[in-house]
Amino acid sequence: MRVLERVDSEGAYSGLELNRVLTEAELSRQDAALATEIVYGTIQRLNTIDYVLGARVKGWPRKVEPWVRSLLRMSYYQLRWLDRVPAHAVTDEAVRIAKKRGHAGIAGLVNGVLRGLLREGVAPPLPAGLDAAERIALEHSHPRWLVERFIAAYGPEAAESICAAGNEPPHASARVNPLRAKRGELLEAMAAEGIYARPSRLAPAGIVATRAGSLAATPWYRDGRLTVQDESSMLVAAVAAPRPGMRVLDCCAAPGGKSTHLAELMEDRGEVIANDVHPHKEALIAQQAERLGLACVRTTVGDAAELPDKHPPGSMDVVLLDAPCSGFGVIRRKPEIKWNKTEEDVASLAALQRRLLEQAGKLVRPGGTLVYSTCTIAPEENEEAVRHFLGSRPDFALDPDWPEEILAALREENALPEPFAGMAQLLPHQFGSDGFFIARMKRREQPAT
Ligand SMILES: C[S@@+](CC[C@H](N)C(=O)[O-])C[C@H]1O[C@@H](n2cnc3c(N)ncnc32)[C@H](O)[C@@H]1O
Repeated sequence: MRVLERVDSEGAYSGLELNRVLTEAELSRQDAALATEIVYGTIQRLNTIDYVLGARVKGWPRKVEPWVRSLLRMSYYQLRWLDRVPAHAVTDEAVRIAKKRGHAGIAGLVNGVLRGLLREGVAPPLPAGLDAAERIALEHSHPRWLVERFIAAYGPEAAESICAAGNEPPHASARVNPLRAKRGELLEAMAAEGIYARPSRLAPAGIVATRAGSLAATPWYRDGRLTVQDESSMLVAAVAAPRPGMRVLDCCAAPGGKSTHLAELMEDRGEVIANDVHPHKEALIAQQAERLGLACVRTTVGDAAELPDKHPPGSMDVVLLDAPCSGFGVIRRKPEIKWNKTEEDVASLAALQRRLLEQAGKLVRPGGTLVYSTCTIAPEENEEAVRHFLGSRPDFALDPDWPEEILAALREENALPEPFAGMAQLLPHQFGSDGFFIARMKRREQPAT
C-alpha cells in the first residue's frame, strides 16, 4: 500500500520503490512475489479499478485520502484478478489496515465498498454503446489519449491487442554470450536443472525460459554465459552487425545491454565506446562488460549531443543511437508509464531524438552504418524521426541489408512493411516481446575526387 501511495502521490517509480520497501521488509520469497504482483497489477488495471470504484465511493478518486485510495484499489485488484487470495482474507486485511491507519469510519467505508462488490459481482459489465477508444481504455486499462494514439497509428484491432499485451507479464529471456557458450549446450544445461527454455524465434542469440525465476540469479549469468535482455533489444546489435576490429560508438549505452552485445559480435576485437549522460550509470556498463569478459568496451560520460566535439567527424564504422523515449513498448514492465507520460512528453522526446540523431550522424564514416532504435511505438519518435534525419542528410539512406533469419522471423508475424526498406516496428502483441523500433541506415561512400 505504501508503494502504491508513493507512486500515486509523488510520482515514484514502482520498480525502485518496490525494491526499497521489499528490502526493508525482509519478506519470504512468496510474500515478496505476492506484494510485487499486487503493486504491478493495481497500477496496470488502474483505469478499470477507478471506473468501478468511482461508481461506489463519493468524490473518487481526488477527494479520497491517498492511502485509502491505494488500499481500496489494491484490495479490489485482488478480489477481481487474483484467484489464489480468498475474498475474506482481502476484506479482513483491508479493514484491519483501515482501522490501524485511520478510524472506524474509514474502516466502515472500506468494508462496505468491498463487501458490496462481492455481493453484486466484482466484474460489472461496461455500459453498451461506448466508442472503441473508451471501451478499450476501460477494458484494458489505458488512458484514453494513448488508446486514441494507438488507434490512429495501427487501427482499432491492433490497438486493442497492444493494450491487452500491456497487461501480460513479460517472459524471462536472455542472450547467450557466444564467446563463452553455445546456445544449444546452454539449453541442455538448463533442461538438466529443470528449467524449461527454448531458442528465441526472434533473436539469433536469444533464449526464452518459463518458470525460471530470475535468470540473473543463475550461475550461467554469474559466469558471463548469458545476459538478461528482452528479445526485441537483442535484435539491435544483430542488425547493426559490427565486424571484429571495427570502431563502434553506442551514444546512449547504460546499462550496457547493447554495448556488450556489439562487443560479443565483434569477438571482443576493435573498440566499443559506450557513452551515457549519467555518471552514476557508467559503472553499470563497466560491470556488465567485466562479467562477460569483454575488454573492448570503453565507457565515457557525456551528453550524446556533444559527442561530435569529442570524436573526429566520420570516425566511426558503426554508430548506435538507442535513444531515450516514451517507453510505450515496455508498459508491461513499467505500468506507470501509461499514467505518467503525456502528449507533451512525446513531443519533447521527439525533439530530443531529432537533435541526437543529427549529432550521431556526424560521426559515421562514409560507407559506415547508423542504427537508430527505441522501445516505443509512437511514430513521431520512430519512423518520423528517421525520415526527418534522412531529409537533412541526403548522404544517408535506409539500409535493408539485415540478417536473413531476423527478416524471416519478422515476416512471419507480418511485422515488416513490404517491400522492406530498413525500418521495423515491433508491436508488443506480435512476439510477446517489448514493443521496439529499429532503423538501419548507411552513409554513402564518398564519391572519388
Ligand atoms: C534506452 S536507454 C539505453 C539502454 C541501453 N542502450 C541498453 O541496451 O542497455 C537510454 C539511455 O540514454 C541515456 N540518456 C538520456 N539522455 C541522454 C543524452 N542526452 N546523452 C546520452 N545519454 C542519454 C539514459 O541515461 C539511458 O540510460
